[in-house]
Amino acid sequence: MTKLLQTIEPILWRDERLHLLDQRVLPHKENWLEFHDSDAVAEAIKTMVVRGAPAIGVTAAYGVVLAAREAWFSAGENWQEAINPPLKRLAASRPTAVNLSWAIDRMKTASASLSKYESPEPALLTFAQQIHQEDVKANRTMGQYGADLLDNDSIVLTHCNAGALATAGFGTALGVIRQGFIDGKIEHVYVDETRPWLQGSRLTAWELMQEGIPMTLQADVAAGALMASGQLDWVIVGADRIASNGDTANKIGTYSLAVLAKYHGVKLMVVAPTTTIDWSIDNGSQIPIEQRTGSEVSEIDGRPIAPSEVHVSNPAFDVTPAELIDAIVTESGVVRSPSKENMKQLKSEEEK
Ligand SMILES: CSC[C@H]1O[C@H](OP(=O)(O)O)[C@H](O)[C@@H]1O
Repeated sequence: MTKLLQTIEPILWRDERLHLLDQRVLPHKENWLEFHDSDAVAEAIKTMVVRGAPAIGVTAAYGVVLAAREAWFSAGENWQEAINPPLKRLAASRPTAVNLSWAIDRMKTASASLSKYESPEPALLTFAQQIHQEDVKANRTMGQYGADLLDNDSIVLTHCNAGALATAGFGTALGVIRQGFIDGKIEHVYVDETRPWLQGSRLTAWELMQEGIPMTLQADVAAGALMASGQLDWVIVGADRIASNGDTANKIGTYSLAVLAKYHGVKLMVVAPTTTIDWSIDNGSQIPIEQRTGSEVSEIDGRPIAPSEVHVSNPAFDVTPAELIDAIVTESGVVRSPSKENMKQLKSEEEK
């Protein structure tokens, strides 16, 4: 009997305000935070209360709704000018995930079509809820497309958290793993802890254990030996920004996994909605890589583990060249051996 998998929804709009599940304190605390203003939402994205490219985009869309409420209250019929500074602050909250700017741009376009003589909030809330629902729908579609690529009894590795917590629900890479499990194709999942922020040990392990999906947590540095053992079939990951040639930015450590996978004959699947594709850039060298505070590396739970004053490098993402990727799975279809040419099949009419 296939177990009906429940899924977590980390973003809720209720009682005219935004509610976010605080991912900084999972898995040992399930704490929801309420947001009444757009600057607090920008800070929540920056401090990773909410994280994951699609989740950041959906959250920003609701941040625009709150910014519109503030602009109408403070500027009345001049709300379309007054809304711009808070939107800039929202857009600046994190640089790599293109879903953030995509969602804000889509909400700005919607704003431009609204009357300046009435509150934009109701109409913009409808647009934000549409973006929210579209994300979950896309994840379920991708989940099936990706699961269809798996053989029976697949053993897979995932890095970071590309689950329900990184989206509006169901997940991207974990959506494929969830659907693969429903379809009886997943024998076992290995989960990288994903230092330094530990999305794997704190978030992915929590999601998979909640749903009884068989998994083993490991240190990031164990991935090479696991691949050398010959038992791994796929590495399945999410993405934060994909260039038009298929080069993919994802959590730091993904590039290392890609090189190891190529050497050991393990296939690499990137799972991301088309809102993660940045058609404006030719290749991965143009993707901005977020540099986060050194204390995320030199401390654990605020306790120093390295010598004080140590110099730290803490890039949050790296770029995997398209030639190391076997398949990019989106809600618009699957691109095998991605390249500039075959990525074009994913372009929508307006992007052509
Ligand atoms: C489904 S996108 C998830 C993506 O986002 C993560 O980064 P962060 O936790 O810093 O927002 C990581 O790159 C995941 O693959």
